[in-house]
Amino acid sequence: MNLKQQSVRDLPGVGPAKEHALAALGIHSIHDVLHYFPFRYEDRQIRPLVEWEDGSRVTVRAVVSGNAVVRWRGSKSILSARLRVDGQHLVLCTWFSQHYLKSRLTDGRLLVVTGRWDAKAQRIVAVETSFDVSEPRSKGLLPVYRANKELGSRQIHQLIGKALDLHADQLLDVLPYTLVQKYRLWSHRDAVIAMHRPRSAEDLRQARRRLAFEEFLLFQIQLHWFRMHRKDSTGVARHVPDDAVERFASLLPAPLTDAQKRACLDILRDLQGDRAMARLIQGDVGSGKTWVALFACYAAHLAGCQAALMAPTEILAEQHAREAERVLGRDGVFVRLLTGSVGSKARREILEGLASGTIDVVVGTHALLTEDVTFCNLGLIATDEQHRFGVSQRSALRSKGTSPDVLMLSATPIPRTLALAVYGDMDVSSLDELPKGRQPIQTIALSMSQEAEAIRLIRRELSAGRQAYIVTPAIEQSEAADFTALLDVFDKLREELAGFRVGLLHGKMVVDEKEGVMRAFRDGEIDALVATTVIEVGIDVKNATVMAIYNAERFGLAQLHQLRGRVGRGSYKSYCILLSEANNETAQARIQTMLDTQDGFRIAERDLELRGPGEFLGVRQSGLPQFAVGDLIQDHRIMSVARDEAAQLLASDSFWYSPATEALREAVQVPIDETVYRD
Ligand SMILES: Nc1ncnc2c1ncn2[C@@H]1O[C@H](COP(=O)(O)OP(=O)(O)OP(=O)(O)O)[C@@H](O)[C@H]1O
Repeated sequence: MNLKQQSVRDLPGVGPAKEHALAALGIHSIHDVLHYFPFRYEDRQIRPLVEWEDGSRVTVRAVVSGNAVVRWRGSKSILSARLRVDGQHLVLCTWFSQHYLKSRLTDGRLLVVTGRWDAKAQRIVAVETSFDVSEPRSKGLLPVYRANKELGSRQIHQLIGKALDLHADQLLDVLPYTLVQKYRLWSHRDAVIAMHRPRSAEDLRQARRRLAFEEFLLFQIQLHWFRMHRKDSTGVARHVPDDAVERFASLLPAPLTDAQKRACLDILRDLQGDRAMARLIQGDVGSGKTWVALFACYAAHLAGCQAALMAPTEILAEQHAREAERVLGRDGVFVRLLTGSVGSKARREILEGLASGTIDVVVGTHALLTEDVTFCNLGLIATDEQHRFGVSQRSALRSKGTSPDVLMLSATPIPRTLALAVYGDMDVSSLDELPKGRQPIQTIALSMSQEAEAIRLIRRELSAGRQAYIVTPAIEQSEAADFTALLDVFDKLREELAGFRVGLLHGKMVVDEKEGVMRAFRDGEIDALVATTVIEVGIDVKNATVMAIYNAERFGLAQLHQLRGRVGRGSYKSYCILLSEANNETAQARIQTMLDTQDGFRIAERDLELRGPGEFLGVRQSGLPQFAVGDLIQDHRIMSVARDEAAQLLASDSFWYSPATEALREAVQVPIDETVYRD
């Protein structure tokens, strides 16, 4: 049995409860366990104070100086003590909700503390404390995993350790040996082990290089296959009337932007041509990709075909379905929504409608992929946020039609310098223009001491009937302080915004709970939403006019831009408030970029400039399409190489039958069908 078929239950110590908790993280098989990579590493090297960077995580060996003091804020305690570091400097150390440590923090006591260094306050906010003086001087690199309430990062690490001990040798290599040799790559097995148990930064670099290459190669083979499929397949010339764009425009409440018009015309030509369409629409936040996708569905409908629009989450599917009904419904197009929450009776009806052809356009989530969904005449598939769907899922949907045309929507602009490496010569339409009538979002940078000003602005907007998002950094398992920070902000805003409905949203809530809160906000039942970055990419609430971001210095540029794009989506004037202790140059440069421009393409370029190769040990900051290991910006050279190799592989006959590429073919799930392999 291969590792993908082996359930997590086969690991020692995994019962139904753990199985459930793992499933919530998307881990089902032993293969998944082994490939659940840390999202960052903590550098637990003990360094002298002079090397500490403001805002970064440090590990120190120190001696307690004087007595520790506990203060209470409501039910929460704040414990502080002075520590002597490197035998000379005195710094302050704070522990949140750990008052029980007080009795151990006696004068002269030796301890090892890991925490966040605040240079201005000369203070460490402790995350982990150990009184074990035999502690090695260096703990090296500690992997940190995305965790949930039931399963912490450390437990995940232990479980992966067990899986590695028992199963690492079953990890197979999908890369042909020639490539491994040519690029001197590590084996898949060694790379996976090193990701979880890095012995050095160099180990990690090699592991990542290998895994990124593999990932990018699979992605590129799929893209190239996509193109070949389009070139070689007979494709159907659709009879879309020439005035389809005008007819579509007449259904809309506002004129199309020139960029939208161009994209629609590209699609029209693709559909009318006799090759199957494979087009990517990439657009800046709020540039109106949805209407372009709706045009594609409409054009398919005019040509007598059904169309499917697939979104990554239920809320986005609902949002698109509403818009589709509102716009296309005006011309009598019959739209239905199919998600996992649709009841069985309604579901049956929808399945019948799709099979018989009475439903023209279906909008949905993964639920569209299940086997019992069949179409009468599926001619077009549009997928939103392509990277959140696996390759095999996309082909599953494609197989439901005969040579269906395919449109992909990407929510994050790829810098021009990277687009070629990533998408090669795929057909791409870019939406680089915002709809008219939008007021520019006013971006305001404030220091934490000016928080009151931010709250005043939020209150003013809420009083005018608008809504606000308030975002704090994502909670990490080991960062009790982050969770405290989120709750502090929540408590504070509830107090300061008395009379308004303040909601809370974070990644540790279960999916249903999260969607419930998001819906309540969308429907105006919540005025101010305090949240971590789990706010949906793509959510469209026109009434929201304030995006306030706490600790903005801890967010990457692409992420800040995405978050800012959640406001200013209607005609109201909107604000983005960046609250920060901009403590190092890069953080300051990022915030300055946000003040300078609202152009996502420029921001992406700037991101590329600002991010040095050393960034890997920090939090992943890109909002670009995410791969498990590879990073589009940092690893763009690997992507270029992978693109060329993929093209060569697919061009050679032997790819399709050689035993050396069998594992690779299986991994990509490239179906060997005659339409592809003809010449
Ligand atoms: N040409 C237009 N004129 C006026 N409003 C438009 C136009 N095109 C789209 N809109 C509106 O702009 C808002 C944003 O559009 P949409 O949700 O498609 O953005 P998007 O490109 O998907 O951006 P994001 O990735 O940020 O979600 C929607 O409310 C939509 O109705």
